[in-house]
Amino acid sequence: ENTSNRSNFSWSTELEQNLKDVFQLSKFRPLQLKAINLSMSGKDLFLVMPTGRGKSLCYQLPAVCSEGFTLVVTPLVSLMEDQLMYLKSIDVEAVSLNASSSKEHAKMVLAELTDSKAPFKLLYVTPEKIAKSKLLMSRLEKAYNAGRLSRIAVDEVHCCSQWGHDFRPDYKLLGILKRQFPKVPLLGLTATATGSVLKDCQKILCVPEPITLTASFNRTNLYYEVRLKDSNSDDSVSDISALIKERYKDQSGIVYVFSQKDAETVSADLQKKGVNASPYHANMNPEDKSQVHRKWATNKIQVVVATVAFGMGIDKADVRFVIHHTISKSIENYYQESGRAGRDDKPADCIVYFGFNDIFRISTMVVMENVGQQKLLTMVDYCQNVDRCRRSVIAVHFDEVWDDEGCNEMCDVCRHGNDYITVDITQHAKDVVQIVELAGSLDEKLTPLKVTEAWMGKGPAKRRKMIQTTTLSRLEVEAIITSLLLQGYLSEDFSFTPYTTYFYLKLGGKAPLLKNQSHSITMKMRRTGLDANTVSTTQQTVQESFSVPGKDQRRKEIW
Ligand SMILES: Nc1ncnc2c1ncn2[C@H]1C[C@H](O)[C@@H](COP(=O)(O)OP(=O)(O)OP(=O)(O)O)O1
Ligand SMILES: [Mg+2]
Ligand SMILES: [Zn+2]
Repeated sequence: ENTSNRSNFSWSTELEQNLKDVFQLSKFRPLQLKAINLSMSGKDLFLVMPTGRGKSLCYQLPAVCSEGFTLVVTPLVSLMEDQLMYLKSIDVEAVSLNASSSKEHAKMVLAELTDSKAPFKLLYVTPEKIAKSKLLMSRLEKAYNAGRLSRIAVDEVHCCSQWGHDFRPDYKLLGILKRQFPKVPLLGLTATATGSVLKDCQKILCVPEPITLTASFNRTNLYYEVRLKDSNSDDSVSDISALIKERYKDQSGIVYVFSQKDAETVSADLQKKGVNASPYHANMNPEDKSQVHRKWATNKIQVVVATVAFGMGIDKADVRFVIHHTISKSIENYYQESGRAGRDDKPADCIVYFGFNDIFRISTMVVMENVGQQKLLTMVDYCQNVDRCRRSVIAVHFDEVWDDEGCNEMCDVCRHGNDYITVDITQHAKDVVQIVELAGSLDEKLTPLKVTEAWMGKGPAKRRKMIQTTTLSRLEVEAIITSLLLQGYLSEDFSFTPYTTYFYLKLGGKAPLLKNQSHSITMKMRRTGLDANTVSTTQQTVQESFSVPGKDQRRKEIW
């Protein structure tokens, strides 16, 4: 494996030549040569490389340098079309089979599979073709027996695993490839797979002992920043429009939003403020979608305000900013979405607006997903974090070893140094837990908003007397509640109706520890915009003694 960077293999000269002549690239990017050499020598390989770093070349170039053809499994027809168009432009012959292929086209392609004189080097298929087309499998079998199936590439390989962020059921059936064609090397490619996801993919694909190559996730040209969204007066859209008009004047970018409705409204708001923006979401008709994409790609639209539907296959080199109007549902998603910035290796910004209420909007959305909550909390932790380099949070998430030198002040945490304080929130935690406990004893469930407002002393005087209220600012209150959630003193609770999911806070597994006198909790808070003394000292202590009314009497009235 260590020698796989060599350039004296029997295929090395041809590789070099085709890299320059066919692909018109001057040199390999990190890990490309190694991956290609391993695959050329017949090894099964998982290649984990950040988005936009050039994974496709790792099967396209070997395809051109090998006899027969390479089978490429790709999840989306649009991705397939982009690749076919690109390959056509550099005169590499490729064909495809997907749900929208015509009968004649499919027939022609299937016939060519076993034709030793057929010129194509790559066959692109969607996974359901492998899963459902017996005819395709039997033709592939023939091609295999004739030695024409040179390699199998499974793009976006994380789609195999339910633990990944983009599970697709048809990928589950791809194990058939390695079982039917054991001698053909398989190359799985992904931008975002953790070790456990890859293990799962390995099992599903029936690859006995793949070599895994992981490129660094550190995109050194990207600047990472988190901005707080104030629940009282959310002016994030004004802030975003100011950024776009000043800092990113005439530069291309993406604003990611939570929902289709947000895409429409945020886009309209930006337009009103004079920004050349267009919405993009899954519910638009295909022509409108591709028109927005095209206009943006050719700089006729400056900003696409999009849901995550604007994703795979976006390959614009000069995206200078990716702004998240709402946090992503996991670090993997965030890394992938923000990673569409700066593909040309020039500086670009990745800014996320972090709002308390958004946590719960997303929470209700991911509640049915495997480990959805857990993943969401990793994103919340990324945002709430004030003392660790943002890159290190990402790197740790991808199981990458990290040294802090690698940031070079290209994140807000590193740039602002030690602009945070550590505060003791033990008493705050007790107060919040008491509120949640009290509600529980009354058979009530509290939404995060209710907890916030109760603690801030909004609401009936009756209730205020039963709990310890606070004079902390709303942002501080939200930060503390978030921290209690992250630290496990609070946890999520849901209730379902046929129409909606409701989100509540309940006591977390660690809440009982607060009964222990010596137990203390701290959290780190930004100093900016925050009086260092307020958090640790101001605490309104309610001293009036009051008699607790009978349970039935209290019900409903106080929340
Ligand atoms: N060695 C190279 N030198 C210069 N540019 C390269 C090189 N290899 C690839 N590229 C360019 C081609 C593409 O425009 C761009 C992205 O490549 P691509 O293979 O689509 O990325 P990817 O598959 O890793 O990203 P994604 O995860 O988003 O699919 O990089
Ligand atoms: Mg790709
Ligand atoms: Zn940093």
